[in-house]
Amino acid sequence: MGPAVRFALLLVLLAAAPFGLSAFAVATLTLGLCNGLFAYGLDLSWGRAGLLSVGHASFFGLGAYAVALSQEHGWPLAVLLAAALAAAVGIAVLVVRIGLASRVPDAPLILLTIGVGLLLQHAANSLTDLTGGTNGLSVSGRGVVSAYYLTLVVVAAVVAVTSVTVVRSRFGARLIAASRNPERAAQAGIDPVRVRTAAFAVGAAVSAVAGALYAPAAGLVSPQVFGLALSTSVLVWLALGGRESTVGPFLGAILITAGAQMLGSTWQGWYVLALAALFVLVVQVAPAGLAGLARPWARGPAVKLPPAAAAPRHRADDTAREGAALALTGIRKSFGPVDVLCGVDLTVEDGRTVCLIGPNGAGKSTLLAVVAGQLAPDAGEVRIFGAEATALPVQDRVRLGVGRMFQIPSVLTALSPADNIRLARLDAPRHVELPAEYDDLAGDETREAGALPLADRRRLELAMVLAGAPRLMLLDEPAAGLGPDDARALVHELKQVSRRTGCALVVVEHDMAIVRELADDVVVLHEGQVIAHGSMDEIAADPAVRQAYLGVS
Ligand SMILES: Nc1ncnc2c1ncn2[C@@H]1O[C@H](COP(=O)(O)OP(=O)(O)OP(=O)(O)O)[C@@H](O)[C@H]1O
Repeated sequence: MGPAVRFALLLVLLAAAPFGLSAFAVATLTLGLCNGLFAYGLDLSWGRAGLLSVGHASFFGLGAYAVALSQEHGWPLAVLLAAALAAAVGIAVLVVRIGLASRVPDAPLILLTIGVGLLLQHAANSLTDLTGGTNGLSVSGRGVVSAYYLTLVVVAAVVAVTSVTVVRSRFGARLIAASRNPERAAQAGIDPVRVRTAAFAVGAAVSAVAGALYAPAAGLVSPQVFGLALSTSVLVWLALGGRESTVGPFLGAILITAGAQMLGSTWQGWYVLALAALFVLVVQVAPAGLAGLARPWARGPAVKLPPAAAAPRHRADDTAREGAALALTGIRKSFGPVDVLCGVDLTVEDGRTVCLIGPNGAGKSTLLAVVAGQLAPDAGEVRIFGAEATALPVQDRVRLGVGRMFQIPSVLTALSPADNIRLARLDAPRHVELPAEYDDLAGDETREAGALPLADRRRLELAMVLAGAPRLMLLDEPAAGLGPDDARALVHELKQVSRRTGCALVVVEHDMAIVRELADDVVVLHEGQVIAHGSMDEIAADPAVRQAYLGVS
């Protein structure tokens, strides 16, 4: 059963509920739906954008208080709702931007989201004249129980269908890449921070809408709506129902809300205990939640790109520039007191293959990261095909024609090789037909790329870079970890790439046989400076190189 059919079935069941259920059961379902929408908002943030929020009740509470304040003070509901949505989106953008500025965003995100919730709860507690303090504000006016319930079903369906449409678009494909491998996403020309921030912000807005719908259903809005207890509850609902699913968040929230309403008063503390045990069980036995239980029988990888990814809309080609493929002037980079790059000047002409060699710790990988945009230099200038690129982010350099292979192949491990290649084409300047030797990967829809042997993952990464139509490729020890046959095949393919595409290559390499085979020019880096630049024979005869690199004079 496809997700659309499952969702439609659930909708029909929900819409039919008032005809067969008691008023109490319908009221319970109403609360369950509000909670489901709340969990759906969290899913956009945690599930889809991969950004854990432990304070999502902040957004829910903003929506709930908008309705409560409007009723209490007679202020226009539309204005308060718009303000609540704007606040939710503003806070979400701020929190994610700060979180994603860190190399490991989880801890800052957890702390920030908790902090915002506590702050809002404190405000709701203290601004007594406005909010009624700890007692909160009562909310009335939901009218006939079943009519309000049906309104909720319609709102939940509209929100879910809209989000599903977005998730199944090219944006959805970019989001899958940005949340699973931001590094490779950027290399495919995607701005991972922007894409993830957008999804998180929409998730916050959906949660605020859920809060606004909850207020009349609950009849009371107190500072607890901002609380940590609610923020952790919604995590449990979502984990139980299943992330990255349309039905999962609603399923988890409705089941637990109904359970709490029906069993909570008789089981009391035992209900919470049973819930905790169920949560542990689900995490252990079915980490993809109830909705994920159906997935093991589905063919192929659990994560698939939406069909829209098969029809890329090619961006304007920014790569037709003048000048050398790469021109570095006076590049300096220090890590604390350690000067790693001490004024590197280097020019790579279009179509040339330059091998960057040097002893361990010479700064080769750091230089490559500075060229790719992963590290900002402390001083100096980076020009790519004549364009000033020193301050450009990774994805903008990709748009100038840069393609990057990493020391450990960076692919989207949860996706099939075919989807990996589709993703690489999504924001490419034009369609690049890959040579026939990549047909096995381009047609492989069944395996996960993470299960491929190293040599195939390396080939897949190369295929992805080539699909992006690069004009300057950066490779960090491309043969590392490969056996002699695979290494030979890779070197052969790189020479073909250079000949076929006219692409310039900058290759960091330790293996001198490979350097001799590949390089038009060799550049020797030592203690953060270029000490020699020439053909392999010139370099081998250079006394400074022999002294610095080989330790002989
Ligand atoms: N993020 C970082 N923080 C602190 N020091 C770093 C960082 N990255 C690199 N370094 C240091 O910078 C120096 C140069 O490292 P880099 O990886 O660029 O050298 P390399 O020439 O590529 O070496 P290798 O051939 O061993 O890979 C090393 O001393 C390394 O420890």
